[in-house]
Amino acid sequence: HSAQAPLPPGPRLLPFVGNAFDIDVSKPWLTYANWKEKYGDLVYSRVLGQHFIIISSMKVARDLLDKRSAIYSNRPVLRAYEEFGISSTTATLSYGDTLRRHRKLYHDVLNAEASAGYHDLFLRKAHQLVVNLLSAPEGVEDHLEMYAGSVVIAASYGYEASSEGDPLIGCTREAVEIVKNVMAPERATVMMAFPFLEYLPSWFPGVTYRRWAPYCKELTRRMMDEPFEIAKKTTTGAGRPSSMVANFLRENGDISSPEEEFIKVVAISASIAGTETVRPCSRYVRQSLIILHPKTVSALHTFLLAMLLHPDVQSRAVAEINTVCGDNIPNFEHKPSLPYIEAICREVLRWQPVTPLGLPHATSQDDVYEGYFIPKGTLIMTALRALSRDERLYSEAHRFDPQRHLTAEGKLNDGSTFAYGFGRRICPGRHFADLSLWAAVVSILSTTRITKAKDSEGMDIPVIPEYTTGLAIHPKPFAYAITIINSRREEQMRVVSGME
Ligand code: HEM
Repeated sequence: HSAQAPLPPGPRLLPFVGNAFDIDVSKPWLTYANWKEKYGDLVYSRVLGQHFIIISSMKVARDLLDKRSAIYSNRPVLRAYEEFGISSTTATLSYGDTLRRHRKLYHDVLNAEASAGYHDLFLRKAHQLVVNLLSAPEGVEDHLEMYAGSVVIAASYGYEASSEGDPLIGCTREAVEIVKNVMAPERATVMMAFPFLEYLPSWFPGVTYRRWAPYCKELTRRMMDEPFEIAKKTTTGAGRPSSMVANFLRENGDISSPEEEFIKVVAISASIAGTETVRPCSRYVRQSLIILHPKTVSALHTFLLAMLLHPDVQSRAVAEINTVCGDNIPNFEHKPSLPYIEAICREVLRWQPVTPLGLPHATSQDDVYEGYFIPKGTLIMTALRALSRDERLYSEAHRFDPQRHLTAEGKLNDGSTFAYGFGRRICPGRHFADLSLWAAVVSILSTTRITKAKDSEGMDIPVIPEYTTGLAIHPKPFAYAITIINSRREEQMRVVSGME
């Protein structure tokens, strides 16, 4: 029957190239927003013979990605994944047994209950984060990355990373020096982040990124082997912490090399998907590894930006914390009594979706939806950015307003989120990410105030939110100031985090 059904509406296709020249390569979500206006919530586009569908509403996303997940859970197979040595990481795997095994391992250490086992770790690292921000505010990205990186490394490998001497950190530091000389990062990011570029001919700007592929492949190898070897040593014996690697080794005993390879890939997938692991790595390696991105880091950076722009939100949050916690440092037992803090976390993820177009899905068979034909092998982009600005879901959607997640009684509403994607590919780190976000947010708010920085004349330096581009985006650096608002808590944090 599919032969009779038309393709979904979309922009006019040129012969051969299709819509290759219609797309704003640096910010494709702007092009897609435009198409949504003209053609609706389900748009068809084509680039060099590859079918694309862009989903721009929660309803269509749920109908297809959730309800028909048996068809919509594949990933595109891109030759760049292979060239860069990342075709077997979780986020790039096709749907099938291997992916299911990966996701099972994630589930064991990152599900809601297991994530709760990291409460102490989250808080300890969050307190370190506060201390670091206060002592070197200009190093904000490093501090956020250290925070997000160390909690994920602990969950995957069971050891605590330190900024000195960690193998992930070491190998990526070294890489930076070489890599930054051979490639233009902006282009490479764009190239790798937006799969449609894959289909463009080699004369198209940006293709130079390929030169760098073999080195990247070698680097991924090292990133897989080195932390694993540490984990193997530190996870034997009694009292070893639960981690993805430890659980796997415990269950499988002496493992053969294919098995070892398997767990290495899963563990590194978590580290690179969950954080940017470490800064140097982030800058350059992530630009070629499509999945390497600072999702938690980006969310926390957006949080700081939102606080700077909304002193009223900060004041209300502090008042809530003081009422519930007195002079104590907030901990997870306080969480149910701090709905406004959680509303802030939700609003951060809604206001500036970390992945404006999610990660691309692909169909594994032909389908028909609302009378439209969706061919097998179609690449599905979910315009999370469009969902975040959808007035049908959020009134005054461009405004940062945590209140929208609360009921009239001040309780959290059951609003669903799109930030973690959909269906069988939904982010397996979402519980873990939510909790790590919460710990950092509550620790920062309870102890410090984020304000605009002053210029030499004592005037506020204005801040206009600006974001990078790519698969996952983050705020461009902005001037800010951070001051202590509760020195009792600040002192306790120094003690607790061992940074006295
Ligand atoms: C604020 C933080 C985070 C955000 C906003 C986020 C968001 C996302 C999104 C949108 C996807 C794509 C889902 C889809 O295809 O429909 C994804 C996939 C993924 N995320 Fe996250 N994530 C975050 C943190 C994490 C963390 C902490 C981890 C690991 C510890 C993680 C591991 C992964 C993995 C492995 C995938 C690929 C799953 C698959 O392809 O089946 N993420 N994430």
